[in-house]
Amino acid sequence: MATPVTPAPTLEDAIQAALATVDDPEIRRPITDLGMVKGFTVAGSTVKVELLLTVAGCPLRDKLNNDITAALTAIPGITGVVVDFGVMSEEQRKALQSTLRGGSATAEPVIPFAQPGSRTRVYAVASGKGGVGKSSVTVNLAAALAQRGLSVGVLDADIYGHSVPRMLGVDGRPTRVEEMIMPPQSHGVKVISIGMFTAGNAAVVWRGPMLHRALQQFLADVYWGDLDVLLLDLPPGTGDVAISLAQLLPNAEILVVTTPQAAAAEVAERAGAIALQTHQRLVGVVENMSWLEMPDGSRMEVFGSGGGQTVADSLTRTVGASVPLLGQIPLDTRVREAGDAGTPIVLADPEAPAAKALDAVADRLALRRESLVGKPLGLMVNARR
Ligand SMILES: Nc1ncnc2c1ncn2[C@@H]1O[C@H](COP(=O)(O)OP(=O)(O)OP(=O)(O)O)[C@@H](O)[C@H]1O
Repeated sequence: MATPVTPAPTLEDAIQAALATVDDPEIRRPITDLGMVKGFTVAGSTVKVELLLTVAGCPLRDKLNNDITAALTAIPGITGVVVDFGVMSEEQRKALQSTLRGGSATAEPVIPFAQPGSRTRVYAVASGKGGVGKSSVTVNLAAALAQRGLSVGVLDADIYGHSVPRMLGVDGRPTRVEEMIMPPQSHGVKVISIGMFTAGNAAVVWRGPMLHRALQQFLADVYWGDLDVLLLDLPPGTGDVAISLAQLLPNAEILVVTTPQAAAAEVAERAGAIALQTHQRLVGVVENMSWLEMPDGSRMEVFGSGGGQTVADSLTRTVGASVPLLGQIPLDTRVREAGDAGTPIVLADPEAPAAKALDAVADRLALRRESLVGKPLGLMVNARR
């Protein structure tokens, strides 16, 4: 029987393979899978690529041009690349949307994290009152988890102060492909904020059913991709948003942020009551602004002490399951400065004690995830030995 001969790869194959290594910067999937490469021609040592952008005036045009040029000039014999940009037709955009939604043209947007078998861990970061550092904790945990190689998204649902984009250095607006919203990304974290869709401070608008609908859209219409972790920055208190989220994402776990102050007990009660009512798990408590380290190394407990532990103990009693104190974050002006500059302290100044404390909380969350999701795999590997 004759042995089948594998034809030698042609230059066209090499070009196709090189184009497949280029990801769309927003969607983060190969341009060849997304129907963006209309075609290419080769003349001598120059390749001309016809590329279809999802929207006209795509801000990432230059990045695509550079990435395509770099990928193609790595092929021996190719020295010149011309990218000819066009724009997808409505039909092509619809086809792309259906590809992103899993291949069904008629698929209605669903919340991927609420589907059975979803591997995304959802943490809703809550606090009883404003200004305790809920957003700062959220962005630092997000950046620290992304740094550990996890795929991370943050949904800023704080209708009163959407500070997450600023703290993560995101200033772009999300682009749309038909009804899908592409989240901007910074420090490896995908970010969507309710503030990206309102002019000025429109907290009043985001109430009741409208808020519920908006959250549903952010969860279903945003192309999050395969996330390992989704962090939600909730508004302070236990209002409409917490209830809505519990309905939309029943598997979300609540992470409580508090300061060491005595009023913390009240926070615990409220968060506990919500968790009981919605049957959501409480993943733990983070105490922020725990102390200020003095030049002589002593600790000044600006807001008192013990609040985090009190909240954790009280929640443990309320829900009848262990709710640990996951960490204590000291007061440090660098936390604020790093947030104001758009690079969370865990990245900007990883050796600072506050950064180390935040990193340790991220480690506990990351480990927890592996221990839950990774276990069956470990058992299989052992069984084979
Ligand atoms: N450990 C810390 N050390 C120093 N400053 C901090 C610390 N944590 C937070 N801050 C600062 O305190 C202020 C309030 O923090 P942040 O915005 O994170 O709180 P929040 O609970 O999300 O508030 P709100 O719910 O009102 O938006 C910010 O200026 C932030 O930079």
